[in-house]
Amino acid sequence: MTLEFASCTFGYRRRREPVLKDFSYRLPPGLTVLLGPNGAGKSTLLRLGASVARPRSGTVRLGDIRGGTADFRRHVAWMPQDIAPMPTLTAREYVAYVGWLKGMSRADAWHHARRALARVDMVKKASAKSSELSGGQLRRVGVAAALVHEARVLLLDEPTAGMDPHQRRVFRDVLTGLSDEVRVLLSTHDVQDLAEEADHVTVLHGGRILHDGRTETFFAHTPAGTLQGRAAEGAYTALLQRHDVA
Ligand SMILES: Nc1ncnc2c1ncn2[C@@H]1O[C@H](COP(=O)(O)OP(=O)(O)OP(=O)(O)O)[C@@H](O)[C@H]1O
Repeated sequence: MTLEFASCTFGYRRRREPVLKDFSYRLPPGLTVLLGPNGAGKSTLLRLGASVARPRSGTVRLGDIRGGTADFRRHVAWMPQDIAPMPTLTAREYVAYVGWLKGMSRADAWHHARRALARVDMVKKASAKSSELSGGQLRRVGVAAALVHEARVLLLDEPTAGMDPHQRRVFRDVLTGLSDEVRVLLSTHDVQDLAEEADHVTVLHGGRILHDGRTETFFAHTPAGTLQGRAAEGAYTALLQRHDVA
């Protein structure tokens, strides 16, 4: 059962050119990294995928479950770019609160919150106030909140933005562990950092898919002579240049 967009058209204002036009996409298993220049439509795609925004035409579904329904929202979790702390709540309370909002009982939400924090390696910080966490820790709590209700699909909007290299490393490990159980679609500008960890790479530009395939096929675009450690950036730039974008 996967997240599927079928012929979706979406724009922010009715009379403006749509950001996504007749857009179809199927999220593959594992970790998919979503790349694309500023304004490509990555956040818009994730918002549609999470049913935070609804397409003007076309459908978003998770198997038989229609987008926009409570059932859909229970199974698809989304973490926006600008995750905000809830100052009075601890990390565990924050995660449990989200579980409760998603329809869990208080007892279940509290119990599952601990498990979700363990999955992102944040049990030690469970009692820390969410406003006292670093940006990277807060994002891991955000992922725990996304996982608390046992979602099948996780949509993460630039989760590593602003993280230091150590936090990024920890976060990458968390993600690769998770993607055996849930399908993850993650947008990022950290091409070099994340592409190597991915099972799949999708590149978006102007609301269109420029590349969509397994990570090996993405790396096949790396130009000969690219510096070691720069393969992903090389492949990404080559793809954009081929489509006259770079
Ligand atoms: N709330 C909004 N109202 C009007 N236009 C918007 C809104 N949000 C995004 N857009 C426009 O939609 C297009 C796609 O934006 P989107 O945020 O999806 O791109 P992105 O690929 O996530 O970009 P970035 O990498 O900069 O985050 C852009 O042209 C943007 O200006």
